[in-house]
Amino acid sequence: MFDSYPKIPINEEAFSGMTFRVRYPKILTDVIQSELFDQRITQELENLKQSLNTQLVDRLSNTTAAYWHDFYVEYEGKKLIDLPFFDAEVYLFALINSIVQYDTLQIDPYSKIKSADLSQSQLAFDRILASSKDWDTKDFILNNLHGNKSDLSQLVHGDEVAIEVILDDSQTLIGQLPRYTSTEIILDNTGMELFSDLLLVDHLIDKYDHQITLHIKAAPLFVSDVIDEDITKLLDFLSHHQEEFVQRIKTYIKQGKITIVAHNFWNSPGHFDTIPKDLISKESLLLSKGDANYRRFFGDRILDSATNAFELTSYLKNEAFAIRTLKSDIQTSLSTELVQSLNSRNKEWRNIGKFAVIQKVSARILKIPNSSQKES
Ligand SMILES: O=P(O)(O)OC[C@@]1(O)O[C@H](CO)[C@@H](O)[C@@H]1O
Repeated sequence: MFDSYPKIPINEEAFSGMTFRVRYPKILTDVIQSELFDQRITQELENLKQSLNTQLVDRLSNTTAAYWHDFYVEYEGKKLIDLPFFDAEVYLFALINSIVQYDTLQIDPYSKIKSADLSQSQLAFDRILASSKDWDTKDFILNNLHGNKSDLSQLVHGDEVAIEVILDDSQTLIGQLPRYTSTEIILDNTGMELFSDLLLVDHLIDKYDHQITLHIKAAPLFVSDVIDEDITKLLDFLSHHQEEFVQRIKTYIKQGKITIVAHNFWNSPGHFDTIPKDLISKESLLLSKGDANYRRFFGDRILDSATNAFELTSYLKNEAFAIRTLKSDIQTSLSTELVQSLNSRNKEWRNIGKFAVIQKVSARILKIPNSSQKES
């Protein structure tokens, strides 16, 4: 397990420090400029932006008790920036939701940012859907990985970055697909990434007849993480040009071939080791999208990038793969030679969104009763 490693702190000199100094004030400015809220809420957002360095952790009424209990025991009354990085980030987004009264007003503070991004992606959606007619499974997975560049909390837009895959277990993943009847995907961002998820889902149903579960956030998080209304908005947006595809996805949802599950756990500081028991079926292949979900496999700890992921994820019940562009300080299972070479190319390689992995993150393999295949 990862418990013996220290949690990644907010460090002035590191990506975490830059995030609280630069990225979060910018995100708050963007929300304020969206003009979605009345003067009082806008002023509170402005106050938060000015006081990120002194903000204290208070109990918020919109944080689900069960998943936040340990967090408050440890951090209530402390300064936000003295918390471990992941805890501080998730709390900050919960605090923003509390300020904008998300639970009652149901206005996504990032909705305008998301809509603007959607409008810019129309041509790319058309081009990708047209070329996907000739794709095999590997192409769908690679396109899915590319979709993860499009994270609206970053300073640089994904379109401006060419990614390089540094760990590629896609053949293992493809080899396992026929053994399963269901895949569960922990979704990440809306827009281009969600589009790439739906393309992959369509393929998994068409070629492997999988039952699909899509796990999404119950409330806005990390700016562009998928919430329920994003799926409807994307399908509505696509329906003008991509009617056939949209109809197919809607039919799968109606028939229960695709199930969408929004859960408060994903809005909490919980990691995969504390996931609610019945949220993911043990029989499913698990696909985890994106950077923040990757951090959750390893408790967002300080790790040597050559540490074997399997040693840290023995608690997982599922065979799991992460499809992720690197946007924060954590990475596992690389060779020491590769780590050295990446260090010599760019000291910031872990968080610039240029490098990417399709990584098997748990040693488990599906147990098929009465099967002659060897199990681990
Ligand atoms: O999960 P995603 O969308 O790929 O990335 C999430 C992210 O933008 O938000 C976090 C905030 O600092 C970082 O883990 C990462 O950079």
